[in-house]
Amino acid sequence: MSPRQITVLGECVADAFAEPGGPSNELALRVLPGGGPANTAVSLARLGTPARFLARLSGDVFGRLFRDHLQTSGVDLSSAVTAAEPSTLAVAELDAQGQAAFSFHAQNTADWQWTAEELARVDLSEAACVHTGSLALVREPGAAVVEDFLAAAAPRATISIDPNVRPLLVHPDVYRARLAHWCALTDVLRLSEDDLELLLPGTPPEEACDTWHAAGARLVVITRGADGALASLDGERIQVPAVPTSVADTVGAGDSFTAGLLHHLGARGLLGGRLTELRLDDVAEACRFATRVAALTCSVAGPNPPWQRQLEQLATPERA
Ligand SMILES: Nc1ncnc2c1ncn2[C@@H]1O[C@H](COP(=O)(O)OP(=O)(O)OP(=O)(O)O)[C@@H](O)[C@H]1O
Ligand SMILES: O=C(O)C[C@@H](O)[C@H](O)C(=O)CO
Repeated sequence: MSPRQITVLGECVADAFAEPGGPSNELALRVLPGGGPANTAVSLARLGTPARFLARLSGDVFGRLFRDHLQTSGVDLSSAVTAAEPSTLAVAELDAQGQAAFSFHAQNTADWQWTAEELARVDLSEAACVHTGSLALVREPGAAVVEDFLAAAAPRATISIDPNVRPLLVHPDVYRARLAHWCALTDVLRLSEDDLELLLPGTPPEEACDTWHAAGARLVVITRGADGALASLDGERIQVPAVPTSVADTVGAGDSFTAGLLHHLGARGLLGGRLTELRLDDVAEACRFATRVAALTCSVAGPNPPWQRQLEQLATPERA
C-alpha cells in the first residue's frame, strides 16, 4: 500500500487573545496553542490522516502546552526537536468579522531555527506529502535548510506550501524574492486572498495562478474567506463556495482548509508525487470537503477548536 503519512514542518505559536480584564488597569490574555503548520497537523490527525509534525519545541511553558495539545490531538511528535530557545508568542486582535491581526514576540525563538543536522535525521520513507509554510520558510538561519529539506523530499513526496505572509514580522519582499523558487519545489500552493494582495498587489487571482503555474506549482488554491476558494490546476479552474456558518473567529481557517484538502487527496491515493493523476473533479471534491472543515474551525473560537465531534457531518472519503 502506498504511504499515507503527511509530514508537516513549521511553527507552533502561542496565540494570545485579550479577554475583558478585572477592576484595575489590567488585560487578561487567554493563550491557545496555534501556529499555521501546527494547526494543519492537528486538523490532519483529527481527520484520520497519520500526521507527523517536525517542530522545534521549546522547554518553556508554551512549549509544554504545544506538546500536550499536539499529542492529545494524535499528532506524531517522534521527530520533534527539543530546543533551548523560547516559544513564539502572537497577540491576536479580532475585528468585528472575527479576523485576527497578530503582533509577534518572536525574537530568537525556537520554531524557525532549523539546522541541517536536525533535518538530516528525518526519515521520509513513509511520507506521501510534506507540508510547510510560514516562518520556517522565511526566517533565517533556518529557511535555507528547510528549502534544502523540501528539495530532498520532492522526488518521493508531494510538496505543499502555505506562505502565510506575516508582514509585521517579515517584509513581503522576502516572500516575493523566494516565491518563484518555492513554486519550482511545490506541487500544492495554498494561500489566502490577503496573502495574494501582499505578494502581487493588484493582480487578479487568475493571473496570479498562471504566474505560479508557470513557475512550477501544479495546483494553486486561493482561499477567499466567506467567498470560498478558487482552485487552479495547471490553468483549469473552479470556484468553490464557502459553507455558511455562524463565525466565532476565522483564526486558523486557512490552516484547517489546507488539512481538509490534503486529507481528501491523500485518502483518494492522489498524494505521493507530482500529482500527475490529479483531475479537476478531484480538486473540486477535495476543496468542497476543505470548506466544510474550515467552516467548523470558524464556528468555534480559537486557532484549532475541537470540532472532531462534528466529524460525521463531513463524510470523509473513507466513511462515505
Ligand atoms: N466567514 C466565513 N464563513 C464561512 N467560511 C469561511 C469564512 N471565513 C473563512 N472561511 C473558510 O475558510 C477558508 C479559509 O479562509 P481564509 O481565506 O480567510 O484563510 P486564511 O486567511 O488563510 O486563514 P488563516 O487565518 O488560517 O491564515 C475559506 O476558503 C472558507 O472555506
Ligand atoms: O491564523 C493562523 O494561521 C493561525 C494562528 O494560530 C497562527 O498563530 C498564526 O498564523 C499567527 O501568524
